[in-house]
Amino acid sequence: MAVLELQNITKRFGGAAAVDNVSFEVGRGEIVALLGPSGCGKTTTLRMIAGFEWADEGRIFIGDADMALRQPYDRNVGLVFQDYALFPHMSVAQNIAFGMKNRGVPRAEIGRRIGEVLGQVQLPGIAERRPSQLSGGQQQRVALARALVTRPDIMLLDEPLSNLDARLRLQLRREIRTILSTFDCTSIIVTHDQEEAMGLADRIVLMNRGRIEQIDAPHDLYQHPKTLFAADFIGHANWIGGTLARRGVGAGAVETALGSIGVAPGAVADGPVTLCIRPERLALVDDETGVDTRLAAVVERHDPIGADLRIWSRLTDGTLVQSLEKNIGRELPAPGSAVILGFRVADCIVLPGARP
Ligand SMILES: Nc1ncnc2c1ncn2[C@@H]1O[C@H](COP(=O)(O)OP(=O)(O)OP(=O)(O)O)[C@@H](O)[C@H]1O
Repeated sequence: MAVLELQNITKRFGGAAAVDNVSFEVGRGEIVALLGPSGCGKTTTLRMIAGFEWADEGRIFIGDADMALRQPYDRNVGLVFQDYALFPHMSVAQNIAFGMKNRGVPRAEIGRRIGEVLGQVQLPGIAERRPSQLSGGQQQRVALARALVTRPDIMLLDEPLSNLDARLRLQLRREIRTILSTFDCTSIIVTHDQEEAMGLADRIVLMNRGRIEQIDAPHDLYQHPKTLFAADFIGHANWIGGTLARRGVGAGAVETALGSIGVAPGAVADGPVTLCIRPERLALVDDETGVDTRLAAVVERHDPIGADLRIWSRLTDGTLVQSLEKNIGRELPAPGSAVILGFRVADCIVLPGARP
C-alpha cells in the first residue's frame, strides 16, 4: 500500500500554476527524488506534503488519511532542510529531544533514543556539543537524526546536500541512503542535481514547469527517456533530427540529413522525431564491428576524463557528436582523421518532436 499519495495536485501563485496536476504514489520504505530545474515546482510540492502550503486542487493522502484539514504539526512527517535548521543555542541532545518532547515521548525513552540514533548516524559522543562546534556534514547528520528519532511516516528532505562541498556531498549521499534504508524510512528528497537523484533514489519524479515529465527508476529514466526534456536533463546525449515513417506496426526508419536510419518498434507516432544516442553507445567502428548504423565523421578533439576518453567528431551534416572510448592505452585517431561512428538499433532512442 502507498504511504503517500498525491492525486491531481495543482498550486497557483497569482495566475501561474507552480504545480500543475501532479499525481504520484510512494510505497513503504521507498526513497523517491523530486528532480528538475530551478522553478519546476519541486519545493512547492514538498511544502504541500508537509502542510506549509495548501493545494488549490487535488488531494494528498498519508496512509489512509486525507491531509486536507491537517496542520503541519498534525502530520507525522520528518523534515530536513538544506541549511540544517538546528537550534544554535541548544546542544545536539537538546536538538534531538525537541521533536520527541513535543510528541510527548517519556523522558527516559528520550534519553535512550538520543543515544541510539546518534550511533545510527555514526556520531556517538557528541551529544553535548553545540551545532557551531560541528562540521556541515555532522550538522546535517544531526538534523537527520532529529527528524528520524520521532519515527515519522515520511521523511521530507529539501536539497539536504546543497550546502556541502563536492567530496562530502558524495560521502553523505551514501550515508543518507544507508541511514534511510536502516530505518526503512519512506522518503522524498528534493534535488536539482541529477547525480544526487540517481545515487539516492529508488525512483525519480522528473518535473518540468510544474508538471511531471516522467516517473521511473534512475536506470530506466536514463535508458528509456520518454521525452526530449527527460533525455536532455539526465546524462549526455547525441541528437539527430528527422521524420519517422513506420512500416506497419513493426520497425521503421527515420529520414535524416545523414540518410535513412532504421529504428526499433515503439510507441512514437510518425512525424518529426529526434534520435538520442548516449555517448557510450556511439563508437568508432571498422568493417567488422556489428552495428546497424554507420555514420561518416571527422574527429575534432579528445577530452581525457579518467577511465574514459570523450571523442568529439563532426558528422557530414555539421552535427557535433560525442563518443566514449575506454582509456586502455589504445591509439585513437588524431584530430582531423576521417572515421566511421556506429551504433545499434537497440541503442537508438526515438523521441517525439524536433529539438528547438
Ligand atoms: N510563495 C510564492 N509566491 C509566489 N510564487 C512562488 C512562491 N513559491 C514559489 N513560487 C513560484 O513557483 C514556481 C515553483 O517554485 P518552487 O520553489 O516550487 O520550484 P523548485 O523547483 O523548488 O525550484 P528551486 O530548485 O529553485 O528551489 C516558481 O516559479 C516560483 O517562483
